[in-house]
Amino acid sequence: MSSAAAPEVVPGSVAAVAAAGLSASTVFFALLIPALVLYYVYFRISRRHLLELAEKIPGPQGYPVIGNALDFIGSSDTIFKNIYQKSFEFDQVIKIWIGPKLVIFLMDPRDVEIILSSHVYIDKSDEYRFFKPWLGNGLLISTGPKWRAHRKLIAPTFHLNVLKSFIDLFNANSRAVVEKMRREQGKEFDCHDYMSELTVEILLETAMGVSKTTQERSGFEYAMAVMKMCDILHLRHTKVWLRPDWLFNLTKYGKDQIQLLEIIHGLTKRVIKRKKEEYKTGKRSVINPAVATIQSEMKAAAKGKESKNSSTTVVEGLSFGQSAGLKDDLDVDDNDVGEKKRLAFLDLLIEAGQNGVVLTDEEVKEQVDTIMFEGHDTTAAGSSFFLSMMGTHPDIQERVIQELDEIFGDSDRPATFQDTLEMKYLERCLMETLRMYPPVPIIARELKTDLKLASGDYTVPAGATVVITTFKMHRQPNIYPNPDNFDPDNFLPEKTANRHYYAFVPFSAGPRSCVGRKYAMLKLKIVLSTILRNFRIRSDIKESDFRLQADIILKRAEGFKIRLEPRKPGIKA
Ligand code: HEM
Repeated sequence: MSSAAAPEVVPGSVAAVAAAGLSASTVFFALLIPALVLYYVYFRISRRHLLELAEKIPGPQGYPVIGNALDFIGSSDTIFKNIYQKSFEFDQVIKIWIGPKLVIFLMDPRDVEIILSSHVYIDKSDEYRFFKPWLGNGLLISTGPKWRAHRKLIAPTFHLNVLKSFIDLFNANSRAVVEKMRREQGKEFDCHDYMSELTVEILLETAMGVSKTTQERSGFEYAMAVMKMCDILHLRHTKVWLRPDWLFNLTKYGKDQIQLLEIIHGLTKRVIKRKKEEYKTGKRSVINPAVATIQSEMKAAAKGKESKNSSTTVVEGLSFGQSAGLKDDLDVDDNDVGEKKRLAFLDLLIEAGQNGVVLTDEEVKEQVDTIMFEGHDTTAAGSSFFLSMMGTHPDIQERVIQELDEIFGDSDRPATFQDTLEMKYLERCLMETLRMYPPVPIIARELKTDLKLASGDYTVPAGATVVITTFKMHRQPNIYPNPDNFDPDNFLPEKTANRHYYAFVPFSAGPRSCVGRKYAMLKLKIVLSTILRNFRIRSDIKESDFRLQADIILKRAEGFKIRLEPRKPGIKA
């Protein structure tokens, strides 16, 4: 009987290593290290184009593998301060690496124009995916044909004629918040809490068309949940280890997120359910533009002034938050008096969602969540920064108050659309606030094709994330002399006429501009003028001591601390 011959052991093979009596872990590492080296070589070769172009772009020195990730360690306000300070070591284009991710910061209006005016560079960066469990594939995140179709559907629901029909609700809610804030008189308090709750309530009553009595829980709980969600999302943006979903889900933050989303989605679901019930009973908020305009004019006449025919008023871009000369899909046919009947946001969505033909139930929910988030935190921050500016610049505040006294005299009457057009100085203060403290301090896009910049001989490679640094661009001394000085005259017509259109983009611009731009401006003017008709704002903290943090939305880390002094006795709501 012949015995089988023992297999030949090839020198250097795994079998040889095993035969030599080495442990399984030694074998594993003996294989892992060459595999990693091979993967690294492949990774570099496959990204040669990206690496070569990135090499030519200036930026701070990073470490191997992690790049500049260490710059994102520390508290939110420390990170913001450090990164902003570092940016002064470079010029208009700055590169950083967050691990393998190439990020290019842009702050020259010519480069910003290329991105924002384009119909090609519309894809949001990968970081926006952290919003998905919350906002699904709503307008902020979606791209391609879905985004285009939904934008076309939703933009008209923020048409000026729809907004005019909200003026009474803007007024009533502004008066209510003034009454609530009276209890804070004389003491220092955080006005953001009030502005946050107010914006949620206004959104529910206007865009969603849900009356206060149908809201089971207060907007405050929702607003607080949104704030905490933003903290979590910000952590995921800046802490590399929280990026993978599987790891994040195991952490305390992952568990907190589940609870917060229950509160947030709970409210949106209730709102949609209520609206659907109303729809079944035939109740819809159809806005007849002629009626909205007539109402506005009647109010102007009632105050004894001749109406300047607001139906045909050409409202310059600046009154609605963007440089005159820029146009987007919100600027179409503002004067369509007597033509189309328009639906407010949620009415239109419910109609489009009938039988899931145009929108599925899930899509309706995603859009409601998106508008509730985008429409609330941004305006709460904008109004809180405005009040902070009034408190830290008493002389400027006096000029705003003087303008309001000229418009309203001693009357407690609500503001009309025409009044808001006359608040020219307040408007300039608001623009200056949005310049220095843009609530959305950066806008990020993912590049699918190479991008040749206009500001210098640089090409940003496909695969990179470009970040438009609105905050930094708004403080460029070559655009705004003395940029850290709060100066509403930066928005005098002669000053804006000489500036690049894209040098002021608090609401972004172009095809993916903010769909709520006009809504926000109109609402802010009514809320802020109502507050200043009742109080003088004081601040014990100097502007130079503000600690800024950018957890998605720009905020003051110490809270928006102000004090109120009454201007007149309580008004009747
Ligand atoms: C002061 C207030 C506001 C500021 C500063 C602001 C700013 C912005 C900015 C910069 C963007 C672009 C974001 C990006 O591309 O990543 C944006 C998008 C958007 N905003 Fe606003 N926003 C404000 C208020 C509102 C309001 C009140 C609403 C709705 C009622 C709203 C709804 C949206 C939506 C839906 C988008 C996504 C548009 C799209 O991608 O097509 N925003 N906003």
